[in-house]
Amino acid sequence: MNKLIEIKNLYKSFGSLHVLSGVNLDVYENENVVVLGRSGTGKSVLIKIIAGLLSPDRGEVNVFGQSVANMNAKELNELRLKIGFSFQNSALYDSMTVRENLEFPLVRNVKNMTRKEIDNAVEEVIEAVGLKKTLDQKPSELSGGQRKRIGIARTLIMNPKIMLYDEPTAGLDPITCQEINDLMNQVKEKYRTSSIIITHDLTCAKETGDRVAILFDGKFAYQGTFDEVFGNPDPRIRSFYDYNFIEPKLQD
Ligand SMILES: Nc1ncnc2c1ncn2[C@@H]1O[C@H](COP(=O)(O)OP(=O)(O)OP(=O)(O)O)[C@@H](O)[C@H]1O
Repeated sequence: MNKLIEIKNLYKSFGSLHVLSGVNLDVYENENVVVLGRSGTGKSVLIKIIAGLLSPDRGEVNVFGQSVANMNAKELNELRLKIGFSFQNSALYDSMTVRENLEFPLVRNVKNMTRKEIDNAVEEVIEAVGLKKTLDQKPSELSGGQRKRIGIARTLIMNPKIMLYDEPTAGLDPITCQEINDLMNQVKEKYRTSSIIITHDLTCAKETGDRVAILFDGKFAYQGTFDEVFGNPDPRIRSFYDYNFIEPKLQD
C-alpha cells in the first residue's frame, strides 16, 4: 500500500520545552489514523509540521513521497491545497453565508472556474455533509455540529487527498459526535482520503481509527488497532482508558 505520510525520528522543541522526541508514523492510502495523547503532548504541533506550517528541529517528514523540508514556497502552497484542515473552531467566516464560505477556497485558489462549475462543486460537498438547507444561512445561525460539518465541507471542495482533523468532536453532544464520526468515515470512503484524527474522545477513536497511535513523552509508544492498543497492560494506557470510560456507579 502507498504511504502518503512518512515521519521518521522527528524532534521539535520550543526553547527548553521538548515536545516531540523521536516520533515515527506512517499513514497509508485511504486509512484513518487516530492520534491520542494528553493535552500539551504535541499533537497539534505534529500536524502543523506535516503541513509545513512549523519546521522540525530534526527528522524526516515526507508527504506524497516528497520531503516537506526541501519544498520551496510554491511547492508548500501546492501541498497545502492537497491537505484539508478541520480546525477545532471550524474557522468559518461569520460575515459570509454558508455558500460563500464553501466557495471561498475555490474562488481564491482555482482560476477560470465558471459559475456553473462552482455551483456544482458547492452542491456536491453540501450534499456530502447533508446540510443543503443551510446554504443561505450565516455560520452564527448554525449549531456547533452543523458548523463542524460545514468546515469539513469547505475542505472537501478542494478534493484533498489528506485530511487533518483537530479534535473534531470536542464540545459536541454524544449524538452529534456520532454524526461527525460517521461523516469522517463517509469522507474516507467517498473521497478516498487518508486522515490523521486528533482526539481525546475514545469513542471517536474506536469508531473512526483504522489505527490508533498514542503519544507519551514525545513519541508514539503504541500503534495498532484500537483493541490492540487498549489491550496493552501498560498502566499509562489503562489510566487513559479508564479516564474516558467511567463505569457508571450504581446507587446503594
Ligand atoms: N509556536 C509555539 N511556540 C512555543 N510553544 C509552542 C508553540 N506551539 C506549541 N507550543 C507548545 O508545545 C506544546 C504542545 O502543544 P500542542 O498544541 O501540540 O499540544 P496538544 O497535544 O495538541 O494539546 P491539546 O490536546 O491540549 O490541544 C505545548 O506546551 C505548547 O505550549
